[in-house]
Amino acid sequence: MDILVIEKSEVCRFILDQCLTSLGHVVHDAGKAEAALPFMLTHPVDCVFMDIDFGRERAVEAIQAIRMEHQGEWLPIVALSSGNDDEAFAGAILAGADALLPKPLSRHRILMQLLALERMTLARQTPPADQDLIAANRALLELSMFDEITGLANRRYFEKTLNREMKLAKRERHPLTLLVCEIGNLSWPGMAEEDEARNRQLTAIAAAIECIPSRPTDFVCCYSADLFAVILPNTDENGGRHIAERIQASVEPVLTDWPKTPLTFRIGSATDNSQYQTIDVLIDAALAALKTSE
Ligand SMILES: Nc1nc2c(ncn2[C@@H]2O[C@H](COP(=O)(O)OP(=O)(O)OP(=O)(O)O)[C@@H](O)[C@H]2O)c(=O)[nH]1
Repeated sequence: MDILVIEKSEVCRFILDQCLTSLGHVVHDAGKAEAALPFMLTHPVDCVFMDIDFGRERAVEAIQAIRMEHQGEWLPIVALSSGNDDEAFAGAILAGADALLPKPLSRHRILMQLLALERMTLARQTPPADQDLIAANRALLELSMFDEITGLANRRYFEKTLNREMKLAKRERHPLTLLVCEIGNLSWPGMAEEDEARNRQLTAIAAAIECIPSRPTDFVCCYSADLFAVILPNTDENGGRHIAERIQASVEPVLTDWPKTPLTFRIGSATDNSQYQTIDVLIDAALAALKTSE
């Protein structure tokens, strides 16, 4: 899809740009809200993401003007706002938006919101016979990026993200911290991979980890069956330790309800101050720290 993004914050624009282009969409930037409609007259787009916090009245006017001009057409508009309560949601929908993405923006939510919009857009455009194929392709794409059990990004998506963040950190001369979190005693011989209790436990631990890092560029993923990884861009060793301690405290209460040997949870950390050349050496350093952690 061709997607128009109107967003003042550079960080939010950067995240949107990454997420949208990673799914093969083309992102356009018209600058200000009032420039959206004139831009769309010369560059037709399939979807609009609009920041409604900055210059709220102008943003609402711009959405209304787009709705007037494209009356009766299918043109999804996603509002972006730091408000995430009922009032903010109602404000966005009444202004003419179809959905609200709260800030700080979560990559996961952006991708999921986009998949939903895309599904609706395709359903309106495509003859039924092709829709099965498209749905199958989308399902494959979702499977290729997210872990089926926890819904977190999977290892493939993690490696791509870490690669990009490491390059960015080197260019910007920022530290980057990687945490690897290991759950011990989660499986035992003969236990089925798809065991329901195990999956519930994993999902609860994933949620307890995910709720801690709160910067929009932080990234939590499922690295393997019993390992999670957390990428913390622009975070030094002390900051990484601070987050690791908070994750440990958040996960501890979730570990208690387990029928066999008590679960353990350990975190290893490595900080790249441009001394690591590839993601593999950084990951190895974090795994080595995990081995020596208590
Ligand atoms: N990547 C990342 N680092 C964090 C986060 N929260 C805290 N930190 C790190 O931990 C350090 C100390 O945390 P705090 O005492 O909570 O400081 P803070 O300045 O309120 O943290 P921020 O608001 O995230 O900058 C910060 O300087 C950061 O390096 C977070 O959500 N993500």
